[in-house]
Amino acid sequence: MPHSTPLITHTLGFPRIGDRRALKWALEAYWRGDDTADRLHATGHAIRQQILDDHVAAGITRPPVGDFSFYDHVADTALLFGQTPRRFGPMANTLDNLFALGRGRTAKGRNTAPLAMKKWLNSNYHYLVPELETDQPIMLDAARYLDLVREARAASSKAKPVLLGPLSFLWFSRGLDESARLARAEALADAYRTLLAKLAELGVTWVQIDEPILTLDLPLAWLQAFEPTYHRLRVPRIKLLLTTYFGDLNGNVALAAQLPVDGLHIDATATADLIAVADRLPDYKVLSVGILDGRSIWRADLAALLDRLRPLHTRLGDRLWLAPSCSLLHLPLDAESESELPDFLRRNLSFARQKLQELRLLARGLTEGWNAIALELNQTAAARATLDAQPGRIDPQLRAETATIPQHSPARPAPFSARSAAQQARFRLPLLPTTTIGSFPQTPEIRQARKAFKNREINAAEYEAQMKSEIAEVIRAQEAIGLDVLVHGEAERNDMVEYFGEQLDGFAFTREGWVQSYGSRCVKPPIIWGDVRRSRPMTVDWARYAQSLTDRPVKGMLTGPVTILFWSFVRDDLSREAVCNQIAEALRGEIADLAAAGIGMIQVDEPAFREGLPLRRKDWPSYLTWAVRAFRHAVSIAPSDVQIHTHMCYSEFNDIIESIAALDADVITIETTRSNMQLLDAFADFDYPNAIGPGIYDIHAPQIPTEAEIEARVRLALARVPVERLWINPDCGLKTRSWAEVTPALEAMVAVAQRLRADLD
Ligand SMILES: Nc1nc2c(c(=O)[nH]1)N[C@@H](CNc1ccc(C(=O)N[C@@H](CCC(=O)N[C@@H](CCC(=O)N[C@@H](CCC(=O)O)C(=O)O)C(=O)O)C(=O)O)cc1)CN2
Ligand code: MET
Ligand SMILES: [Zn+2]
Repeated sequence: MPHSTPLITHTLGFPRIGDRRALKWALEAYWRGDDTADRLHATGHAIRQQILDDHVAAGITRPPVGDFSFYDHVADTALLFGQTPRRFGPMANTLDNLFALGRGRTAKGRNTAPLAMKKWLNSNYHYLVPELETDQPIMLDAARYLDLVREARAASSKAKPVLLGPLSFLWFSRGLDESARLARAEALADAYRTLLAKLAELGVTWVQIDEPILTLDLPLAWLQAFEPTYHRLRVPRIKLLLTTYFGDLNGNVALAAQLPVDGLHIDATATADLIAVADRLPDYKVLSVGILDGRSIWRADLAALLDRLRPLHTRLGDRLWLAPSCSLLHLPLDAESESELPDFLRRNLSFARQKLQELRLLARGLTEGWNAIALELNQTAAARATLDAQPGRIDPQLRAETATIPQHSPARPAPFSARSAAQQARFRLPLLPTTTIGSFPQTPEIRQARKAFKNREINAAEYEAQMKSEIAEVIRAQEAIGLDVLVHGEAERNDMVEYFGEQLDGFAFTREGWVQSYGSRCVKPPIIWGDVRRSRPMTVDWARYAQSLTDRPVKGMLTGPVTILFWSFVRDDLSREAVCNQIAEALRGEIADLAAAGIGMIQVDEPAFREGLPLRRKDWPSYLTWAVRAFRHAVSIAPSDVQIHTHMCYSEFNDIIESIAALDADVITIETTRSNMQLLDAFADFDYPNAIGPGIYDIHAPQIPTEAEIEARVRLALARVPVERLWINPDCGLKTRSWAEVTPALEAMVAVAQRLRADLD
């Protein structure tokens, strides 16, 4: 018999950029000085109020509070506990200091290096990496956090504070080595306890504490730290819900189940046997089951999920809570905004707001029985059937063509040494060739033109003419700066992934499907719903045009198969490997066309290669095998005298250097500045065989690098890479910068290269 008490539903976190990216516009206006702090606060308040309203309207029991941030919640946590590096000066927990950490200013407004950005586990969200220092007292500075909690609970007394857990915070920090970070757990836990006591004073009962590291392969010492750390967090009247996500607990189930907390949240999308977890859980604890995939844009198969939940509900009764698997931060806000999408797609989408509805339906289905939600179950099934029947969903010919990819080991026509000789004969590059990563500033004029084109205020010919004049300007500027290998600047691209999606069959685009990437920056991942096919060349005309303007080589610029895959929302009825192979096949055709058009250098960007790496080591070999194969499938069509470049950023290479080498790109450019070139050690220690362009200045900060800084970094690189295989370039593309920053920075870079070249001759 169905139980009659309503089940508790909640979310771990919610998108915070607001409808139509309200937060982005407010932040950027504030940073420019066009708006006051009061206006920014008003925008933040309105967004948070809307989040609460959405939860309440959907009947979600416990909305989250404290997951909101004006920039990044990890940096907020660092400020909350006074864990900021000394170079910023003494930093109270204020909004301006949060921005200072992200944007590289001291508390007094001088320039300094910002905190590094890193991918949050295997997502495309970048957090600011806290930097810990020795002898740094932990100082709780909780006013800003408590204000949020007060505000939320005034509107909804069930609002549940969210905190990043102390051990995950320490794990994701840097500055101190692993054991020194762990040594801080005790003191940090004491500060958390003080904070929890303050929450208790506000009448809070349940607090969500995120420890996603429990889904990783953790060193034993860290696992052993959980029990004592969580003992220190016990506070009268406060109940802790410990959350884990982005994977299953695996060997850590027993540990997590026995911790001195009051509830455990698990990622049901990654956990095969939910009952086994329930079996381990003491009787007094709540099990929050992350049943909806918090990173999927697809409507769930509610009937199947109910089947999974029913035995758990029988076992646990109202100790069962329902939630999405993870914070909904990684999803766009509202599928209802997408009125321009075809019906067969729109009806199958579930963004953050729709997830709330689905959650509520599941809770009702469990407590009131199948019939109570029969209508919605039938609608879901019918919508899915329409999608599955859609022409383009399955292209039998393409399936046949790509089916054999896994059986091949594609390789370039000759080994690196022979290719390198053929390429040097063709291009005659100097020592330490200089280049950039692809994009030049996406100026307001470029974006306005694209907007006008999309809104049909200008026609295709006008748009194309304007983009061509941008390209001509970028070529001229690079020649004036004296770069050796040029790029066309990517003016015509809204985004390096969305742009390719727009050219390929099987993709669809949202109008407002924005997801926060870092700070005020957002991405709009395209949707892969059908088989991916290239029906016409995508970049050849632009590349040919750019090359026609100069005698220096201009790199053709493509986004690689792995990155297009991971930065899109992918269909859920086909393996990622199979989708990746389809994209690789499309890119292979494009590379053949570019080579035939006389483009001598082609860069295939794979910044998401590392991000795609599974969280658990046991899953690495399979991923690396198909990811490397897909890249090689795409590029192996290039003749020996076509130089293949690739580019990666936000990546640690130590663990995967063999696979990076297996990509066999002629040149790889990587982001290295924020690690002070330490990322290069992986390449040096491995004797990486091909050419490398370590980034010698950080493009994410507005500061212009000096020649001395650049030279120091090049010298660090020269100590690690043989000079004949070393390139000189920035860390990443320049699209977020202004020309006033880019020109002097590149001039300094070229000056250093020329001086060192003269020294070496
Ligand atoms: N998909 C993806 N993931 C990635 C990266 C990436 O480049 N792409 N890079 C790393 C993260 N870095 C990033 C760097 C920059 C931006 C970025 O600049 N995003 C832009 C949006 C880019 C875009 O899609 N632009 C469109 C739409 C621009 C727009 O907002 N138009 C306005 C009008 C123009 C304006 O006023 O700016 C409007 O529609 O109202 C275009 O150029 O056409 C932003 O947040 O502002 C995002 C991520 C890792 N992950
Ligand atoms: C996030 S990697 C960016 C690579 C791209 N070619 C650019 O320069 O913008
Ligand atoms: Zn990059």
